[in-house]
Amino acid sequence: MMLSASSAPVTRSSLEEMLESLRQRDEALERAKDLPPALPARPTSRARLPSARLSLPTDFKVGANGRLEGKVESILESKVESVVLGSKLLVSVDDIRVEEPKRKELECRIGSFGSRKMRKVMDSTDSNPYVQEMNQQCRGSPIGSMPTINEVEWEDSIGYFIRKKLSVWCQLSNGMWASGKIQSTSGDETYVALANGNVVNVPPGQLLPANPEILDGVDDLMQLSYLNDPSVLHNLKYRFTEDMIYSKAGPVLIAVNPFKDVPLYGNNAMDAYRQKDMDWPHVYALANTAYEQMMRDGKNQSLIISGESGAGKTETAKYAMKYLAALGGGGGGMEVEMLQTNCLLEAFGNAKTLRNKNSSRFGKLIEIHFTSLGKISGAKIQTFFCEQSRVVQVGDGERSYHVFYQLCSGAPSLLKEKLNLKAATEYKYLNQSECFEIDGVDDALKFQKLQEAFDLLRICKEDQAQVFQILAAILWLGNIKFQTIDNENHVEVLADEALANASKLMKCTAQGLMVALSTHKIRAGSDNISKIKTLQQAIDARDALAKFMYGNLFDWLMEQINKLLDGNQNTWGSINILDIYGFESFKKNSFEQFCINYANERLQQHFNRHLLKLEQEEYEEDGIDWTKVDFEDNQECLDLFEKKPLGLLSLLDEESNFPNATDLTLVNKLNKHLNINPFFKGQRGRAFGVRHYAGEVVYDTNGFLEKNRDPLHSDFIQLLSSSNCKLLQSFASQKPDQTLRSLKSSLSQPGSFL
Ligand SMILES: Nc1ncnc2c1ncn2[C@@H]1O[C@H](COP(=O)(O)OP(=O)(O)OP(=O)(O)O)[C@@H](O)[C@H]1O
Repeated sequence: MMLSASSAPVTRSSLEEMLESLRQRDEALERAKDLPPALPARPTSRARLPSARLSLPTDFKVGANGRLEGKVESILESKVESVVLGSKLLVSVDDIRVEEPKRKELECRIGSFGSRKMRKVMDSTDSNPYVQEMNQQCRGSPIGSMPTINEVEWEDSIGYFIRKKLSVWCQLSNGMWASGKIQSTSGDETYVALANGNVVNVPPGQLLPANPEILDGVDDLMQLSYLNDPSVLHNLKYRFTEDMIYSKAGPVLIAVNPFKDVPLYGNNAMDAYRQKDMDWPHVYALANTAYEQMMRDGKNQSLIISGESGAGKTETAKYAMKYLAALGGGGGGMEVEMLQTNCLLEAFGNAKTLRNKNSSRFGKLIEIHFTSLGKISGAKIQTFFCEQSRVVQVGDGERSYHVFYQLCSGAPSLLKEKLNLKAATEYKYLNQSECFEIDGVDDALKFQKLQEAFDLLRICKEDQAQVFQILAAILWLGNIKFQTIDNENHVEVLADEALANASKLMKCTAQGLMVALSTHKIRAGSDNISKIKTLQQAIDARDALAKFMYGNLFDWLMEQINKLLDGNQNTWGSINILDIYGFESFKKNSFEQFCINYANERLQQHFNRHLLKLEQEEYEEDGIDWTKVDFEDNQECLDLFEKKPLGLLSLLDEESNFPNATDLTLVNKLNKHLNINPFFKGQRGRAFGVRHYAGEVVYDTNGFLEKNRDPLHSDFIQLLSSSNCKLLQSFASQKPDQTLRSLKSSLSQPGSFL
């Protein structure tokens, strides 16, 4: 968080630079063609044939029952970068087992059919290499006689499906999709026989073509003839039930979170992908392609991982890192240190939320550097705003950052004594949610691992001691109480154990801390006048100090890690992995969601423009005929955020500069200037809505101005400067740049992102 209302100088990250170069490329293309990019239809040439199927890993067999909620995550890999999108999927898992005949059947099915487009340009099976090859592949297949391409009639319109009584998807009154067969029609009525035997009357507008069964389980969604929502979800579910959690959608990799161990990882699988014995969709395959392209073309690569909270982004990023560490290992042991950073990052940056017991509360970009021989020469980790509000406020059923609980339960008695440490239940910042433990997680053991990681990352004992002191100081700060001294709610600090311990651990005087917490100085002409705070002001100030200390501690740790991983300057190329928070929409959405969703809106635009253009280029290169389909551009929504002077960000900044402005005056201003914008939706009270690409989100402006200004009074800066703790002193002398505000300003700088 920033210290003052003025903009911090924003250093351009490599992510920004990378995305800017993409943007420039996109713009150049746009200028040249001035045409909207088109979604390609299914390919018509052999050039797009799926590669030959290879066998599954020998250890591939799983069995499970039950019903669970899975998450879908997708990764786009391209020459220069990759994108991941996410969505949620309800899947029910019945019998999951991959048997030999089934496997063969799947192998034959994959790639066996092209598209309706294909049918239009092909008259004879004999002259079609695609079909010839598939027929050859499927000869002797256990599924028996598969229809050939000219036995299957393809047609776009649902009318045709109704006439021919084909299989369809129908949307039921509860919104769910069910598959069935057209049974009969009468006037506008269409009767569909569902798989469960029921017959339902569905209006034609709620029917969509279903793919032939033969396409069930294709590993690339682009091989489906009909790419509608239920068909895509059905295919993902079909694969998921076989424990094939990865699928492709052209150059995008989709991962469905299995929420259990699946035998898809480990050294055998790594070797198989490395030696090209396997080409089933997998994050290893994606990482392998990135590595090979970097080595072959000398171009830096990026994997952009995205998905909603709990989708499996961080796990996916870790698998990609592990694979790359295995490929580029042996260059001096840097890969071991790189992997160890995860332990530290998770302790300080992850927390239990209602959706994920190990949720990353920050975004990160990991750059892995390689020598010209393909060995890892170093790495760099950039983090994007750590959710500091969690340090002082935790929702029901959630926890603060793991490290606090690890320290409280795992610190050896000598350290506990030194820090006057009590159990987690004794600290207000931790006990407000009454959630202290996570099933299956041993915090004390994690503390030992944390200490080992500190040692391995060569953070000296003296620095480690300061880190633990600051953590304990934050906990004690939260226990500081105030008592009112007049009927205007003015306060003084209660001189109790909490004040004594906090000041001792912060290495400043108790008196100094008391004064900084209960008073603030105002400039009146050339004089400074000291004013006593009200209860709310004092609580806000105490919490701001705790957040500031934690935010700076997190940034300092990143600095130490980066110093260590810097390695030598012998970097030839790099692979970047972006693990960024996904689109968020809760019951109550605040400034944090506003920034996160804005970042995702930006990523979505990049995805739309870059991916579709890239595919189009590839089709052009292959000489493939395709049908142009307009895609939904989210530029207008981005304009709502970015337009100057009347966009959401400009108006927010303008209002933040008025000392008497309130969240209500902010929302009035937004309503006044943006009400006619179709992407803005005025709401009652202090809320406003935005029509994002992923849906409408209503934001509560409560706290918007305060968070956007993010002030830390000069009294605290003085207090920290006077501290005998070197780390705290250093925090006072620098402004953090990993803040919401810096994220916001870096995204909104012209050309700085995408
Ligand atoms: N490939 C996988 N295999 C097995 N379990 C997985 C896999 N991916 C994710 N999970 C499970 O799902 C949980 C959540 O995954 P993860 O923390 O990666 O989600 P995320 O998308 O990064 O969430 P957040 O945005 O909240 O940080 C993991 O703790 C793990 O239990």
